[in-house]
Amino acid sequence: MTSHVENLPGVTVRVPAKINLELRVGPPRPDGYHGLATVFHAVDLVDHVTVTPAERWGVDVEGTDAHLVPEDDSNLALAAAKMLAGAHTEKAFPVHVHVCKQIPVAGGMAGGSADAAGALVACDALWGLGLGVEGLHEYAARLGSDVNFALVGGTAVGSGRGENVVPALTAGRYEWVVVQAEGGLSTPSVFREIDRLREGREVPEPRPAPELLAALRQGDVEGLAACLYNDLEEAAFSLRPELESVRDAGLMLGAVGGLVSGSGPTIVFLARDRHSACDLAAALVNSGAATRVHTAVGPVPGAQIVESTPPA
Ligand SMILES: C[C@](O)(CO)[C@H](O)COP(=O)(O)OP(=O)(O)OC[C@H]1O[C@@H](n2ccc(N)nc2=O)[C@H](O)[C@@H]1O
Ligand SMILES: Nc1ncnc2c1ncn2[C@@H]1O[C@H](COP(=O)(O)OP(=O)(O)OP(=O)(O)O)[C@@H](O)[C@H]1O
Repeated sequence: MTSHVENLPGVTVRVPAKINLELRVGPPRPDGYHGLATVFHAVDLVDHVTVTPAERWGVDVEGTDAHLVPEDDSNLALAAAKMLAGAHTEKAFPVHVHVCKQIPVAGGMAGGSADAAGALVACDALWGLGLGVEGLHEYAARLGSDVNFALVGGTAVGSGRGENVVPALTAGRYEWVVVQAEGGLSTPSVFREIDRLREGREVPEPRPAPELLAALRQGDVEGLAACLYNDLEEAAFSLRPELESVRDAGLMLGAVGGLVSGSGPTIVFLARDRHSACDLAAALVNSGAATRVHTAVGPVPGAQIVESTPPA
């Protein structure tokens, strides 16, 4: 490495988890994916991704469930950095990627996708590529179906296999309680299970419900609660039957709405306000229905640079 590069400061990006407020899944496509109509919503459960100039490519992960995340080329943050470098060989140089994880791993909250988006934004800045979010979308789509949304954040309508995202107008902030399950669920296995459960059923092309977007525009918590919907919930409950009683417990304990997040097994509850969210989180733990519980607020922005780390 040249001394010029060695002296560059590292770049840290904060990137949020997502909830699918609505997730409608179409029939399987010839490419193995499913067409989706979804409303993504970014919440303030976040990972931090730092990229630093290095002699060799590498990645390490810290956080509660760090041991569940690979520290090799299969790490989505490192894969994202290498993909971007491959397309910009004249400016890119090796980096070490450090991921500080708060987002549940394999929880249906797009943690790996968030880290990939974080690495794209951080490397774009470190290497001076000047691509910005618009220029990074093509790389995001190649990395995974949820990566594009992690770049934009907020609340957005997703289509295609999830990679086409259009921001949605919303009013107000929404208070969530996030219940983390023990162990994860693999996203492909949940899609396979929904196909199995639907055998013999007519599956329409997915379309978003206008009522949900209207509730978001009006800041109508109860209206939003009534529209929360996830086609993959049935599959997640089929693979992990104990999840249904967690969802039912939260609704009994005062949540205005609740559903499985994406492919699960995380369950999210919508609360009336901040106080109700804290009360619900405590009640879920006290009742024994849940052990790992977070409160979260949305919408929040997508991947954002938060600091430049001076070289050691
Ligand atoms: C469940 C969601 O989180 C909802 O936002 C996403 O659809 C999943 O997004 P993701 O984890 O980024 O998924 P990808 O890495 O793109 O795909 C993993 C696997 O999930 C299945 N998959 C994913 C997205 C999609 N629209 N249809 C699918 O069938 C495919 O088997 C695919 O091979
Ligand atoms: N940076 C990363 N963070 C988390 N998991 C990663 C990462 N890189 C690779 N993985 C692998 O990806 C798998 C899925 O992890 P992830 O946390 O993204 O799941 P998820 O939240 O269910 O994804 P989605 O909601 O997008 O379907 C993990 O089991 C892990 O082995």
